[in-house]
Amino acid sequence: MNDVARTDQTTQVSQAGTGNHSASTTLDLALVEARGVSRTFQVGGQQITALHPATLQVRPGDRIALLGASGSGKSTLLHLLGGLDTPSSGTLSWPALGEANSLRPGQVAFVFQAQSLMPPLSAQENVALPLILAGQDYHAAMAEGLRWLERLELAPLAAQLPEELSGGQAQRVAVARALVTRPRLVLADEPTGQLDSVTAAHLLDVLLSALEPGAALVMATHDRSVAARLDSVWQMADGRLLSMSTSAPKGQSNSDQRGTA
Ligand SMILES: Nc1ncnc2c1ncn2[C@@H]1O[C@H](COP(=O)(O)OP(=O)(O)OP(=O)(O)O)[C@@H](O)[C@H]1O
Repeated sequence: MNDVARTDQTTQVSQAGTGNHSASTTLDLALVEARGVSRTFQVGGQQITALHPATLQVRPGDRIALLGASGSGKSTLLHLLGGLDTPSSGTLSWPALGEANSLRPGQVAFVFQAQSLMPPLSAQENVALPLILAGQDYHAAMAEGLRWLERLELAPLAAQLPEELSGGQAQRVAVARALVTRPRLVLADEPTGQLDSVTAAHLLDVLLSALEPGAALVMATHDRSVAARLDSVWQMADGRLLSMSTSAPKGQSNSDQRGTA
């Protein structure tokens, strides 16, 4: 793992990307770029720094694990990268996707830790929902929802309500719902956090195999064995992005450590 030089309060991490993309194509534009981005919260007159200034890029094809203990700032960073929150300082941009306020619905998707499905809706309706909200015809959206459930080996559960699913099944439905719009940036916040190790490994298999090759995944986890399944590991502690390691995409033999301040 490369240590990344730090200047004052600023942690800089440059991610060169691990996907197969040519520097001369628009595919090479970063999906999200953070420059000196920080986040502080005021709690009862006290200022909490959830994220110290960080500089980074996420590129098409990246498979990045944000690895850190509880409270290290992983969720804060994911929310910023997805445009769910605004930084206290620094700038965020989405060069390949458009500006924050015009991100096309469906280009950025989240998978949360647990219990994120809509309770009154069936598994199929939950998966179809992002398409329906984006204005797609109901029947076409439901058909696409069923295709994703089939792809994730969940078709027999299409009519089940979330409360009738196991934790692992519910998380696979959440993955299908995140991927149904074919997002280019998938942000997953401890998606395996409440699953046993076998179910967690299966969920990760499903997520990695269902991602479009050019899509990027940034996944928060406190579990080193989960992080090791991804191509890059960015280590976080106490609100700081400390270091990164990048290897060749899994399944390839070349190893390439990248990291510059
Ligand atoms: N909305 C908020 N208001 C106040 N403090 C917050 C808020 N969100 C996060 N924090 C604080 O910022 C720090 C980082 O929190 P964050 O949730 O990003 O960590 P995390 O690594 O994702 O932790 P976990 O794995 O437990 O979810 C923590 O000290 C947390 O209490």
